[in-house]
Amino acid sequence: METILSINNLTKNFGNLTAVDNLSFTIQKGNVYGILGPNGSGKSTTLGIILNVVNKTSGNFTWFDGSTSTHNALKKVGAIIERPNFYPYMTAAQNLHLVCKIKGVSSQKIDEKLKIVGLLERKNSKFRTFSLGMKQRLAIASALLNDPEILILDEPTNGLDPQGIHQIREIIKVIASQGTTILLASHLLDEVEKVCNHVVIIRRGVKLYSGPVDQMNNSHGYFLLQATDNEKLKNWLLNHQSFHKITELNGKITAHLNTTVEAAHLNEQLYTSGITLTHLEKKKESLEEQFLQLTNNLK
Ligand SMILES: Nc1ncnc2c1ncn2[C@@H]1O[C@H](COP(=O)(O)OP(=O)(O)OP(=O)(O)O)[C@@H](O)[C@H]1O
Repeated sequence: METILSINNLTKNFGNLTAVDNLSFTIQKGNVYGILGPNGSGKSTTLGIILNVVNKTSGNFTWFDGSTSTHNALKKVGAIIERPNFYPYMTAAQNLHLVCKIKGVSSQKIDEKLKIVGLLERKNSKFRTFSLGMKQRLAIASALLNDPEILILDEPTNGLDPQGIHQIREIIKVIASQGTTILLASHLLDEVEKVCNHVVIIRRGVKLYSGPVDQMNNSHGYFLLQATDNEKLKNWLLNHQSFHKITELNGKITAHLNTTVEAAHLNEQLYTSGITLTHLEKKKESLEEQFLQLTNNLK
């Protein structure tokens, strides 16, 4: 597998605040990565460091195989980390011509890139007539002009209406299907679930999880229980290694699982131990509940 970016023990302090805390992860070619975390978790700072616009405090990162300087490597990177900003009185095409001149790339691909983002028909419209969604799509076209190996987007759907959000997500999927690696920062779990296949979850700069999106929900779930003798039931659960968190509310006991336990098996075990259940329900947290637990309660 080809490595696009390696981040190793990256740390960024702003005075006493550690915005990025010993962060490590790797980006492999052809995947769509999400950096997911609540506001202020260090996503933009991380992107700023790898794009050479924010200085790191310690740690390191290497682009591609590490043999080129960051300056040269960034010529193969397309990034949108700020609100799209073009000349308002110039058309979409004129703005992109200017970008080509500044970047020193051919302007032959302007139409092709405008087509990808659905703006070819509007190429001769002035930028100031564009909706926010169209402006964001033009920014994506602009970032694609040099055929980058990787496209980096910071909160690409922020401030857009549902239709605009859908369009951007579909465009990202099309770009990814054509072989471009994607790294996007988002505070939206559903965005990452819909668009990405890999995720790095961070909170206060610390990595909480990294891996495939479809393996994020690795919870074994929990039981909701009630017995004729709840005290006896609680004691039994506390002495059992399959459970790690036991709470009681309104006569119902919640017992979180460390491992897979079937309801019928638990019922049988409890019955053999002289505990008669009046309620037995097996549940699993949704991905959203797990994400909130991970980002709110843990450190
Ligand atoms: N230039 C700066 N000076 C001081 N503190 C900063 C600076 N830039 C970021 N921070 C702080 O670093 C932390 C991480 O901010 P960052 O913008 O990277 O988070 P984020 O996850 O991208 O959040 P958001 O989605 O709100 O942009 C925050 O507490 C923020 O206030």
